[in-house]
Amino acid sequence: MAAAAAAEERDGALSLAEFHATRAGVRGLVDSGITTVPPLFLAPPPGYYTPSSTTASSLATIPTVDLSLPRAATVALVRAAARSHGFFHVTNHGVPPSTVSSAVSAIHAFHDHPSSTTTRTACYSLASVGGVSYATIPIQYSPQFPTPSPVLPWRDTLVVRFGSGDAPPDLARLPADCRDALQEYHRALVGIGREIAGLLSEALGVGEERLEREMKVDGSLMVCHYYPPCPEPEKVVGSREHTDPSLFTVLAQDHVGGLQVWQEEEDGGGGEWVDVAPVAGALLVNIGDVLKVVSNDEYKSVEHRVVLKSSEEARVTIALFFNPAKRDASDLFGPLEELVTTERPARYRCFSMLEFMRSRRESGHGKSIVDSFKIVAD
Ligand SMILES: O=C(O)CCC(=O)C(=O)O
Ligand SMILES: [Fe+2]
Repeated sequence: MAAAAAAEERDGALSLAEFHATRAGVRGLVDSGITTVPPLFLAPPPGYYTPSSTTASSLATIPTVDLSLPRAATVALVRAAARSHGFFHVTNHGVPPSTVSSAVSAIHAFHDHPSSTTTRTACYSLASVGGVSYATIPIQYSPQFPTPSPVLPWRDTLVVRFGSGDAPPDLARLPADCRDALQEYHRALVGIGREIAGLLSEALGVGEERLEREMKVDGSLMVCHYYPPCPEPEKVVGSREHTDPSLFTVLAQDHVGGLQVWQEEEDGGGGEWVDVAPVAGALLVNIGDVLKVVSNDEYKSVEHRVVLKSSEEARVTIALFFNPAKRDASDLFGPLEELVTTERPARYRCFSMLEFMRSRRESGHGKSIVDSFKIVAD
Protein backbone atom coordinates (compact mmCIF):
# COMPACT_ATOMS: atom_id res chain seq x y z
CA MET A 1 0.00 0.00 0.00
CA ALA A 2 2.76 2.38 1.04
CA ALA A 3 4.75 1.48 -2.10
CA ALA A 4 1.71 2.11 -4.33
CA ALA A 5 1.12 5.48 -2.69
CA ALA A 6 4.78 6.40 -3.14
CA ALA A 7 4.67 5.37 -6.81
CA GLU A 8 1.51 7.43 -7.35
CA GLU A 9 3.11 10.42 -5.71
CA ARG A 10 6.19 9.97 -7.89
CA ASP A 11 4.12 9.73 -11.07
CA GLY A 12 2.26 12.89 -10.14
CA ALA A 13 5.48 14.75 -9.48
CA LEU A 14 7.51 16.58 -12.05
CA SER A 15 10.45 14.45 -13.21
CA LEU A 16 13.84 15.99 -13.89
CA ALA A 17 13.44 15.36 -17.63
CA GLU A 18 10.00 16.98 -17.64
CA PHE A 19 11.34 19.96 -15.73
CA HIS A 20 14.18 20.51 -18.23
CA ALA A 21 11.73 19.97 -21.12
CA THR A 22 9.73 23.01 -19.98
CA ARG A 23 12.94 25.02 -20.70
CA ALA A 24 11.52 27.59 -18.29
CA GLY A 25 13.79 27.08 -15.27
CA VAL A 26 12.76 27.79 -11.69
CA ARG A 27 11.57 31.23 -12.80
CA GLY A 28 9.05 29.48 -15.06
CA LEU A 29 7.80 27.34 -12.16
CA VAL A 30 7.26 30.45 -10.07
CA ASP A 31 5.47 32.13 -12.99
CA SER A 32 3.16 29.11 -13.24
CA GLY A 33 1.83 30.08 -9.82
CA ILE A 34 3.07 27.21 -7.65
CA THR A 35 2.49 27.72 -3.93
CA THR A 36 4.48 24.73 -2.66
CA VAL A 37 7.94 23.46 -3.58
CA PRO A 38 7.98 20.46 -6.01
CA PRO A 39 9.74 17.31 -4.65
CA LEU A 40 12.75 17.73 -6.98
CA PHE A 41 13.75 20.79 -4.96
CA LEU A 42 12.98 19.54 -1.45
CA ALA A 43 16.04 19.54 0.79
CA PRO A 44 16.23 16.88 3.51
CA PRO A 45 15.62 18.05 7.06
CA PRO A 46 18.60 19.69 8.80
CA GLY A 47 21.04 17.12 10.11
CA TYR A 48 20.61 14.66 7.24
CA TYR A 49 23.69 15.75 5.26
CA THR A 50 24.87 18.79 7.17
CA PRO A 51 24.94 19.45 10.88
CA SER A 52 23.01 22.69 10.77
CA SER A 53 19.73 24.26 9.69
CA THR A 54 19.40 26.94 7.00
CA THR A 55 18.87 29.73 9.48
CA ALA A 56 22.08 31.37 10.63
CA SER A 57 22.16 32.63 14.17
CA SER A 58 24.76 35.29 13.53
CA LEU A 59 26.38 37.53 10.99
CA ALA A 60 29.85 36.81 9.65
CA THR A 61 32.47 39.44 10.30
CA ILE A 62 33.95 39.65 6.82
CA PRO A 63 37.07 41.86 6.68
CA THR A 64 37.15 44.84 4.32
CA VAL A 65 40.13 45.75 2.14
CA ASP A 66 40.15 49.39 1.02
CA LEU A 67 42.12 49.53 -2.22
CA SER A 68 42.70 53.29 -1.89
CA LEU A 69 44.99 52.82 1.12
CA PRO A 70 48.78 52.92 0.68
CA ARG A 71 50.02 49.68 -0.93
CA ALA A 72 51.70 48.31 2.21
CA ALA A 73 48.50 48.74 4.24
CA THR A 74 46.40 47.06 1.53
CA VAL A 75 48.79 44.12 1.31
CA ALA A 76 48.69 43.69 5.10
CA LEU A 77 44.88 43.70 5.07
CA VAL A 78 44.76 41.16 2.23
CA ARG A 79 47.25 38.91 4.04
CA ALA A 80 45.28 38.98 7.29
CA ALA A 81 41.90 38.43 5.58
CA ALA A 82 43.09 35.59 3.32
CA ARG A 83 44.62 33.80 6.31
CA SER A 84 41.87 34.31 8.85
CA HIS A 85 38.62 34.27 6.86
CA GLY A 86 39.36 33.33 3.25
CA PHE A 87 36.75 35.98 2.33
CA PHE A 88 37.01 39.76 2.14
CA HIS A 89 35.07 42.73 0.79
CA VAL A 90 36.95 45.08 -1.51
CA THR A 91 36.03 48.77 -1.50
CA ASN A 92 37.31 51.70 -3.56
CA HIS A 93 38.09 49.17 -6.28
CA GLY A 94 37.67 51.61 -9.15
CA VAL A 95 34.96 49.65 -10.97
CA PRO A 96 32.23 52.23 -11.63
CA PRO A 97 29.10 51.48 -9.54
CA SER A 98 27.02 51.80 -12.72
CA THR A 99 29.05 48.99 -14.38
CA VAL A 100 28.21 46.62 -11.50
CA SER A 101 24.58 47.68 -11.17
CA SER A 102 23.97 47.50 -14.93
CA ALA A 103 25.25 43.91 -15.03
CA VAL A 104 23.16 42.87 -12.00
CA SER A 105 20.10 44.69 -13.41
CA ALA A 106 20.57 42.98 -16.78
CA ILE A 107 20.35 39.56 -15.09
CA HIS A 108 17.28 40.67 -13.12
CA ALA A 109 15.66 41.98 -16.30
CA PHE A 110 16.49 38.80 -18.23
CA HIS A 111 14.39 36.87 -15.69
CA ASP A 112 11.82 39.35 -14.48
CA HIS A 113 10.47 41.01 -17.65
CA PRO A 114 7.48 39.07 -18.97
CA SER A 115 8.79 39.75 -22.48
CA SER A 116 12.02 37.87 -21.74
CA THR A 117 10.30 34.50 -21.25
CA THR A 118 10.71 33.53 -24.91
CA THR A 119 14.38 34.52 -24.94
CA ARG A 120 15.07 32.47 -21.82
CA THR A 121 13.27 29.44 -23.22
CA ALA A 122 15.26 29.74 -26.45
CA CYS A 123 18.56 29.93 -24.53
CA TYR A 124 17.81 27.06 -22.13
CA SER A 125 20.64 24.52 -22.40
CA LEU A 126 22.71 22.60 -19.85
CA ALA A 127 25.48 22.22 -22.42
CA SER A 128 27.65 25.17 -23.31
CA VAL A 129 26.95 26.41 -26.84
CA GLY A 130 29.14 29.18 -28.20
CA GLY A 131 30.56 29.67 -24.70
CA VAL A 132 27.12 30.12 -23.11
CA SER A 133 24.79 27.88 -21.14
CA TYR A 134 21.60 28.75 -19.30
CA ALA A 135 19.77 26.24 -17.10
CA THR A 136 18.85 25.07 -13.64
CA ILE A 137 21.98 22.99 -13.04
CA PRO A 138 21.26 19.80 -11.05
CA ILE A 139 23.19 19.43 -7.81
CA GLN A 140 26.12 17.01 -8.19
CA TYR A 141 26.48 14.74 -5.18
CA SER A 142 29.19 12.23 -4.52
CA PRO A 143 28.41 8.53 -4.90
CA GLN A 144 28.33 8.19 -1.12
CA PHE A 145 24.81 9.68 -1.17
CA PRO A 146 22.86 7.13 -3.24
CA THR A 147 19.55 9.02 -2.96
CA PRO A 148 20.59 12.62 -3.37
CA SER A 149 18.15 15.23 -2.30
CA PRO A 150 17.38 17.79 -3.47
CA VAL A 151 18.02 17.09 -7.13
CA LEU A 152 17.79 20.74 -8.11
CA PRO A 153 18.76 24.03 -6.49
CA TRP A 154 16.30 26.93 -6.40
CA ARG A 155 18.36 28.77 -8.96
CA ASP A 156 18.71 29.48 -12.70
CA THR A 157 22.25 30.03 -13.92
CA LEU A 158 23.73 31.73 -16.96
CA VAL A 159 27.33 30.64 -17.53
CA VAL A 160 29.51 32.63 -19.92
CA ARG A 161 33.03 31.66 -21.02
CA PHE A 162 34.56 34.84 -22.26
CA GLY A 163 37.61 33.22 -23.83
CA SER A 164 41.07 34.20 -22.79
CA GLY A 165 44.37 35.16 -24.30
CA ASP A 166 44.08 35.29 -28.05
CA ALA A 167 40.85 33.29 -28.20
CA PRO A 168 38.16 35.76 -29.22
CA PRO A 169 34.94 35.58 -27.21
CA ASP A 170 32.11 33.96 -29.10
CA LEU A 171 29.11 35.64 -27.53
CA ALA A 172 26.49 35.39 -30.22
CA ARG A 173 24.53 33.13 -27.88
CA LEU A 174 24.56 35.63 -25.04
CA PRO A 175 21.08 37.14 -24.62
CA ALA A 176 21.10 40.45 -26.50
CA ASP A 177 19.69 42.38 -23.51
CA CYS A 178 22.58 41.25 -21.28
CA ARG A 179 25.39 41.32 -23.82
CA ASP A 180 26.74 44.84 -23.47
CA ALA A 181 26.33 45.07 -19.70
CA LEU A 182 28.02 41.70 -19.06
CA GLN A 183 30.86 42.40 -21.47
CA GLU A 184 31.49 45.78 -19.88
CA TYR A 185 31.39 44.22 -16.40
CA HIS A 186 33.78 41.49 -17.50
CA ARG A 187 36.26 44.01 -18.94
CA ALA A 188 36.26 45.96 -15.66
CA LEU A 189 36.53 42.85 -13.51
CA VAL A 190 39.50 41.44 -15.40
CA GLY A 191 41.35 44.62 -14.47
CA ILE A 192 40.45 44.44 -10.80
CA GLY A 193 41.17 40.69 -10.81
CA ARG A 194 44.71 41.38 -12.02
CA GLU A 195 45.17 43.81 -9.15
CA ILE A 196 43.78 41.33 -6.60
CA ALA A 197 46.03 38.57 -7.95
CA GLY A 198 49.02 40.89 -7.48
CA LEU A 199 47.97 41.71 -3.93
CA LEU A 200 47.39 38.07 -3.01
CA SER A 201 50.78 37.19 -4.46
CA GLU A 202 52.61 40.00 -2.66
CA ALA A 203 50.78 39.13 0.57
CA LEU A 204 52.39 35.67 0.40
CA GLY A 205 55.78 37.39 0.48
CA VAL A 206 56.76 36.12 -2.98
CA GLY A 207 56.40 39.33 -4.96
CA GLU A 208 53.53 40.83 -6.89
CA GLU A 209 54.17 38.99 -10.17
CA ARG A 210 54.81 35.50 -8.82
CA LEU A 211 51.31 34.01 -9.21
CA GLU A 212 50.95 35.46 -12.69
CA ARG A 213 54.34 34.07 -13.73
CA GLU A 214 53.66 30.64 -12.28
CA MET A 215 50.22 30.05 -13.72
CA LYS A 216 48.89 32.99 -15.78
CA VAL A 217 45.78 34.16 -13.98
CA ASP A 218 42.69 33.94 -16.16
CA GLY A 219 39.29 35.46 -15.35
CA SER A 220 37.16 34.22 -18.20
CA LEU A 221 34.50 32.10 -16.45
CA MET A 222 31.48 34.17 -15.44
CA VAL A 223 28.56 32.58 -13.61
CA CYS A 224 25.39 34.62 -13.17
CA HIS A 225 22.97 33.18 -10.62
CA TYR A 226 19.31 34.11 -10.35
CA TYR A 227 17.55 32.86 -7.20
CA PRO A 228 13.79 33.32 -7.77
CA PRO A 229 11.50 34.17 -4.86
CA CYS A 230 10.42 30.91 -3.21
CA PRO A 231 7.02 30.13 -1.65
CA GLU A 232 8.74 27.93 0.98
CA PRO A 233 12.29 29.30 1.20
CA GLU A 234 13.33 27.17 4.17
CA LYS A 235 12.71 23.94 2.21
CA VAL A 236 15.12 24.53 -0.69
CA VAL A 237 18.83 24.91 -1.41
CA GLY A 238 20.09 27.98 -3.30
CA SER A 239 23.67 26.73 -3.74
CA ARG A 240 24.75 23.60 -1.90
CA GLU A 241 27.68 23.83 0.50
CA HIS A 242 30.99 23.89 -1.41
CA THR A 243 34.41 25.42 -1.71
CA ASP A 244 35.38 27.09 -4.98
CA PRO A 245 37.93 25.20 -7.07
CA SER A 246 39.38 28.50 -8.35
CA LEU A 247 42.44 30.49 -7.38
CA PHE A 248 40.01 33.12 -6.19
CA THR A 249 36.50 34.30 -7.01
CA VAL A 250 35.07 37.82 -7.19
CA LEU A 251 31.33 38.12 -6.48
CA ALA A 252 28.94 40.99 -7.12
CA GLN A 253 25.54 40.71 -5.49
CA ASP A 254 22.38 42.71 -5.03
CA HIS A 255 20.94 43.69 -1.64
CA VAL A 256 18.89 40.56 -0.90
CA GLY A 257 21.46 38.32 0.82
CA GLY A 258 21.49 34.55 1.32
CA LEU A 259 25.20 33.69 1.15
CA GLN A 260 26.48 31.93 4.25
CA VAL A 261 30.00 30.86 5.23
CA TRP A 262 31.02 28.02 7.52
CA GLN A 263 32.76 29.52 10.51
CA GLU A 264 34.84 27.08 12.54
CA GLU A 265 35.01 27.42 16.27
CA GLU A 266 38.35 28.54 17.68
CA ASP A 267 39.05 25.14 19.26
CA GLY A 268 38.25 23.39 15.97
CA GLY A 269 35.54 21.40 17.71
CA GLY A 270 32.71 22.47 15.41
CA GLY A 271 31.29 25.47 13.71
CA GLU A 272 28.18 27.16 12.37
CA TRP A 273 26.77 28.73 9.22
CA VAL A 274 26.80 32.50 9.40
CA ASP A 275 25.23 35.05 7.06
CA VAL A 276 27.36 37.28 4.85
CA ALA A 277 25.56 40.63 4.72
CA PRO A 278 25.84 42.31 1.31
CA VAL A 279 27.86 45.54 1.43
CA ALA A 280 26.65 48.18 -1.04
CA GLY A 281 29.35 49.11 -3.55
CA ALA A 282 31.78 46.39 -2.42
CA LEU A 283 32.92 43.31 -4.33
CA LEU A 284 33.35 40.10 -2.37
CA VAL A 285 36.53 38.07 -2.88
CA ASN A 286 37.04 34.51 -1.70
CA ILE A 287 40.05 32.23 -1.89
CA GLY A 288 39.56 28.95 -3.77
CA ASP A 289 41.12 25.51 -3.37
CA VAL A 290 43.95 25.97 -5.89
CA LEU A 291 45.31 29.07 -4.13
CA LYS A 292 44.99 27.31 -0.77
CA VAL A 293 47.29 24.61 -2.13
CA VAL A 294 49.69 27.01 -3.89
CA SER A 295 49.94 29.03 -0.66
CA ASN A 296 50.86 25.83 1.22
CA ASP A 297 47.85 26.40 3.49
CA GLU A 298 48.72 29.99 4.34
CA TYR A 299 45.38 30.98 2.83
CA LYS A 300 41.99 29.47 3.64
CA SER A 301 39.43 28.18 1.15
CA VAL A 302 36.22 28.37 3.13
CA GLU A 303 33.03 26.40 2.65
CA HIS A 304 30.00 28.45 1.71
CA ARG A 305 26.42 27.97 0.52
CA VAL A 306 23.34 29.98 -0.42
CA VAL A 307 20.00 29.80 1.35
CA LEU A 308 16.81 31.46 0.17
CA LYS A 309 15.91 34.47 2.27
CA SER A 310 12.81 35.75 0.56
CA SER A 311 9.43 34.63 -0.70
CA GLU A 312 9.04 38.07 -2.29
CA GLU A 313 12.30 39.11 -3.90
CA ALA A 314 14.58 37.44 -6.42
CA ARG A 315 18.33 37.57 -5.76
CA VAL A 316 21.08 38.02 -8.37
CA THR A 317 24.80 37.37 -8.02
CA ILE A 318 27.60 37.38 -10.58
CA ALA A 319 30.68 35.28 -9.81
CA LEU A 320 33.86 35.66 -11.84
CA PHE A 321 36.23 32.74 -11.29
CA PHE A 322 39.96 33.42 -11.62
CA ASN A 323 41.77 30.21 -12.55
CA PRO A 324 45.21 29.21 -13.81
CA ALA A 325 45.27 29.61 -17.60
CA LYS A 326 47.97 26.92 -17.71
CA ARG A 327 45.79 23.86 -17.97
CA ASP A 328 47.82 21.30 -19.90
CA ALA A 329 48.58 17.90 -18.38
CA SER A 330 52.22 19.00 -18.10
CA ASP A 331 51.38 22.17 -16.11
CA LEU A 332 51.74 21.07 -12.51
CA PHE A 333 50.72 23.06 -9.43
CA GLY A 334 51.68 22.61 -5.83
CA PRO A 335 52.91 24.77 -2.97
CA LEU A 336 55.24 27.54 -4.24
CA GLU A 337 58.83 26.53 -3.49
CA GLU A 338 59.51 29.76 -1.55
CA LEU A 339 56.76 28.76 0.88
CA VAL A 340 58.22 25.33 1.59
CA THR A 341 60.74 25.20 4.44
CA THR A 342 62.04 22.58 6.84
CA GLU A 343 59.70 23.95 9.51
CA ARG A 344 56.83 24.08 7.04
CA PRO A 345 57.19 21.24 4.53
CA ALA A 346 55.03 20.99 1.43
CA ARG A 347 51.56 20.03 2.54
CA TYR A 348 50.37 18.93 -0.92
CA ARG A 349 51.77 17.00 -3.83
CA CYS A 350 51.73 18.60 -7.27
CA PHE A 351 48.85 18.07 -9.67
CA SER A 352 47.61 19.33 -13.01
CA MET A 353 44.36 21.25 -13.35
CA LEU A 354 43.02 18.34 -15.42
CA GLU A 355 43.66 15.92 -12.54
CA PHE A 356 42.25 18.38 -10.03
CA MET A 357 39.01 18.97 -11.94
CA ARG A 358 38.60 15.24 -12.57
CA SER A 359 38.86 14.52 -8.83
CA ARG A 360 36.39 17.24 -8.15
CA ARG A 361 33.90 15.90 -10.67
CA GLU A 362 34.22 12.40 -9.22
CA SER A 363 33.68 13.59 -5.68
CA GLY A 364 30.57 15.55 -6.59
CA HIS A 365 31.71 19.17 -7.00
CA GLY A 366 31.00 19.98 -3.40
CA LYS A 367 33.37 19.69 -0.49
CA SER A 368 36.99 20.55 -1.03
CA ILE A 369 38.98 17.66 -2.47
CA VAL A 370 42.35 19.19 -1.68
CA ASP A 371 42.79 16.73 1.18
CA SER A 372 43.23 13.97 -1.39
CA PHE A 373 46.42 15.74 -2.55
CA LYS A 374 47.69 16.22 0.98
CA ILE A 375 51.05 14.76 1.98
CA VAL A 376 51.29 16.22 5.48
CA ALA A 377 48.73 15.24 8.08
CA ASP A 378 47.11 18.02 10.13
O1 LIG B 1 25.43 33.27 -5.24
C1 LIG B 1 26.21 33.35 -4.31
O2 LIG B 1 26.07 34.11 -3.34
C2 LIG B 1 27.43 32.46 -4.27
C3 LIG B 1 27.61 31.62 -5.51
C4 LIG B 1 28.79 30.71 -5.38
O3 LIG B 1 29.25 30.42 -4.30
C5 LIG B 1 29.42 30.13 -6.58
O4 LIG B 1 28.92 30.32 -7.71
O5 LIG B 1 30.47 29.45 -6.42
FE1 LIG C 1 31.16 29.47 -4.47
